[in-house]
Amino acid sequence: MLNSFLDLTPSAAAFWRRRVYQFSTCAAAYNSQALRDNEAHSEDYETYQRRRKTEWKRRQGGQSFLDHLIINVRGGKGGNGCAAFHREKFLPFGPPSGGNGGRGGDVYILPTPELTTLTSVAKRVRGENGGNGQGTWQNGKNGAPLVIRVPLGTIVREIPRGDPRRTKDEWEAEAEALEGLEPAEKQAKMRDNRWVHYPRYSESNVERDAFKEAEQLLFKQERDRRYARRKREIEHPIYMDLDKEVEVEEDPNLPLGLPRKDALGHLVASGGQGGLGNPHFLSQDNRSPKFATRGHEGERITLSLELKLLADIGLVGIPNAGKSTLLRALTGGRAQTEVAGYAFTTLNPVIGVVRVAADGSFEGGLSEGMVHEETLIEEAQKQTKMEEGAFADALTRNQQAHSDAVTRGFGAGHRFDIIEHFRFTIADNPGLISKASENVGLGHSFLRSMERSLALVYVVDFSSPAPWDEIAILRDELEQYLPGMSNKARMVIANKADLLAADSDTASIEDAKVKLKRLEEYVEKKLTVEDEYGNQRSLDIVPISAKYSQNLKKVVGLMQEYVVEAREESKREREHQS
Ligand SMILES: Nc1nc2c(ncn2[C@@H]2O[C@H](COP(=O)(O)OP(=O)(O)OP(=O)(O)O)[C@@H](O)[C@H]2O)c(=O)[nH]1
Ligand SMILES: [Mg+2]
Repeated sequence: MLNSFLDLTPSAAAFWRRRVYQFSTCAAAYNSQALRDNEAHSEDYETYQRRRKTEWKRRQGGQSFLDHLIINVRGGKGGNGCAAFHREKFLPFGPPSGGNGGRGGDVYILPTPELTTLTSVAKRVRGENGGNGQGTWQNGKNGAPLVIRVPLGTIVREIPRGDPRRTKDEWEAEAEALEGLEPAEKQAKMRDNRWVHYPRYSESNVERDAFKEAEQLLFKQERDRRYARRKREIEHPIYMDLDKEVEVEEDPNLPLGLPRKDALGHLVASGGQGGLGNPHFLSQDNRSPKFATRGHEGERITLSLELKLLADIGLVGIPNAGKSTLLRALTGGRAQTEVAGYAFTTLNPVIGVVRVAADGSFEGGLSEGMVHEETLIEEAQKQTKMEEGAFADALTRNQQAHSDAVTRGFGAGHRFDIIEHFRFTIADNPGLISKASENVGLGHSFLRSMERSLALVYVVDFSSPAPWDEIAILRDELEQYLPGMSNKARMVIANKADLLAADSDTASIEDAKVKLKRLEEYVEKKLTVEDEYGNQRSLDIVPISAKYSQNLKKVVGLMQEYVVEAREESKREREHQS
């Protein structure tokens, strides 16, 4: 029956096909348990989803990982003043009673540690408008302040005049709207934008001296405001490096029951002032003013937001080299980055923290014999463990800390906190392939987040036939992105060393040694880089196995050296400048 219906109209058929598809995908999501039981089906479904996700990401050109954004901010418009007269029994000519308009809402920017990307920041932000004034002296409501929440570490800059990305301010917008009109028409429109008249008095008002004077004054004030604004833009353009949280100081002596004050952050665009009601224009010469002013437009500015994603060390490698596995091994599995055996598993940079003790041991290396498997396998293992009830009598975090205190002598607290001596951050990145600069693969826009890293580390798959070719590709792509960027590289990590000489006979061990030698020779010959002072520097080579956490202590030691060196360098530079 459905088929005959589908044959009727092609668009209806498409609709139904879509519905049926949607239904089946929903059902698939709901029945994930059933799918897991049906191994083959689940495989297909997962692969299908991953493929869709990677393709979508590719079309985005790496843009969905937001670290740079331009936003238009507009303070709220002030409410209009009101032209009204008081009415009361036995009082035939009541006094003017129009209320003032409310102020437009201000717009603030607030750094918060709860966010990590700029994805949630709207591109156009409008403050709330003020309410209009009303009769019997009722003033309009003020617009509520609006807070733009950005992650800590965001740099906010005002885009200056002349930049094509800047949007027009309120005066320029008005001028544009009135372009091409006759002068008289223009004047009438501008008046309309600024004045409210008592009904049927709009024409006679403009003839009156009192109105003309008031209008002159209004234009003068507006010119002053405009001048002050331009001056501010030139002398103090907005530039904020938001890497500290804004704290609200509360008076401890405040009466109980007052609502808690939330931090507003930094003011970026103030709302427009409310218009004045007609009582404001009452004077000896003008006993019954029949006009009021409209609210001012809010400030309009264009801001560029840039997120400083600063990882000390960036991992660079082709897909499947094991970058994500390495990050998990270094952080003891705390960095939740996905690991799987297909290209482009990682779609966005992920940052992890490596914590090192004074003796060079690091948090990830504490539990020996840990195997970092692919995410899917690990999840399945965890699931079976849970179903078997293995976690039923697992220690709680406090009990764990206590038992650590007894067995290792760490003392109470988090397991590693007491002995932590040094920490640095490390970024796992999407895979880089040849022609990434032509937007092949995931492109290379994610390299932006590594421009300011202190050091880069190449990760290559040592079990592949020619790991040296991988390094050449990576270096070329880095240079394509930013000439000179490959000079930041300090180390080559030859991962998956466990796959070589796996059968541990002498011949295969010999082969592995020869291969390592060849890699070393290649790096020595081709990859010597030049540092800022023109010194030639060769890269360190470390064979490791990220999956089985082999030889990672050496990696961490070397990384720590690079970071210490670079931090001291930048400290010296800062002192030199000041
Ligand atoms: N035998 C072995 N396999 C490893 C090792 N490191 C990673 N793998 C495997 O290599 C595959 C890819 O690992 P990932 O960590 O996802 O690789 P990646 O470089 O992050 O890949 P993309 O995110 O796609 O760029 C997975 O199947 C891992 O289990 C290792 O040291 N030894
Ligand atoms: Mg990865």
